[in-house]
Amino acid sequence: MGGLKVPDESVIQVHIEEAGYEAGQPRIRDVDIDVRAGRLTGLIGPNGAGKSTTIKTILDLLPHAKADIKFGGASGSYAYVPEQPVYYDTLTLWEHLGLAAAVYGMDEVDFEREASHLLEKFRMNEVRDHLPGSFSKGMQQKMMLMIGFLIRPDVYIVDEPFIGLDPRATKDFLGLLEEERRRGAGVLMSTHVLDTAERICDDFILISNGHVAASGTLEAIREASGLPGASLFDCFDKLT
Ligand SMILES: Nc1ncnc2c1ncn2[C@@H]1O[C@H](COP(=O)(O)OP(=O)(O)OP(=O)(O)O)[C@@H](O)[C@H]1O
Repeated sequence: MGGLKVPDESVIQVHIEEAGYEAGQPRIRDVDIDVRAGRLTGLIGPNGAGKSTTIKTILDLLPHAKADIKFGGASGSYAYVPEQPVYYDTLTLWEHLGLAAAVYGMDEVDFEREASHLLEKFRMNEVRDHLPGSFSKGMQQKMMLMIGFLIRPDVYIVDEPFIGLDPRATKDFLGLLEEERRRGAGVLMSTHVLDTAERICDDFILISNGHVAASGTLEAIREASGLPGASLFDCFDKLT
């Protein structure tokens, strides 16, 4: 946990030939993703394009998938932060963090330090002993993010983090993500929030109708869309 990565090393390599929910009905085809250490790759696409299906395939949750997924990095560890909070009704925020630490075999001293740091960062100290059922949607989402950050994985897979977070929480989250990227962690993030994506992502994968419409840096996306100097939104509009 926490080791530095070699720059430009792949932390996750994905080749999806096809994947879907029922036999013979693939929802995505030919999706290739390569997230490098320290880089943030945005998975972008309209509703129903196949972003969640791609993430589920990476997490090996789909019954019908022909895919090759390789986790790299120092330990091959990853954190998945779902869009919809998932939690235990009877465990407090602090107990959720403790449970995650136990599952990942973190020692007590590291746990106390990291968990306290995260409570501070996300301004959740006051509710550390409260049950998440009493939290707002955004606070529940912060809890999911804290669990992800706690284990300091080689790669983060984050499903639409921006919708439930207020501007301050978004800033806190992006600050932590930046720290993690400097450590060498890679990030795959699905989002609809294109102006933020344009500002923070190094690479983009534009999914439309279950296919990759374009991928690469903003420059590469602009080239693919034939719109030099255009915003991600305009490229997205043209390509999808
Ligand atoms: N559980 C499911 N069973 C069957 N089909 C599904 C299921 N979930 C999604 N699909 C189908 O797969 C396709 C891709 O959906 P997916 O959820 O991956 O899109 P998305 O890009 O994540 O969209 P959104 O931005 O709305 O979350 C859609 O045609 C959708 O109807």
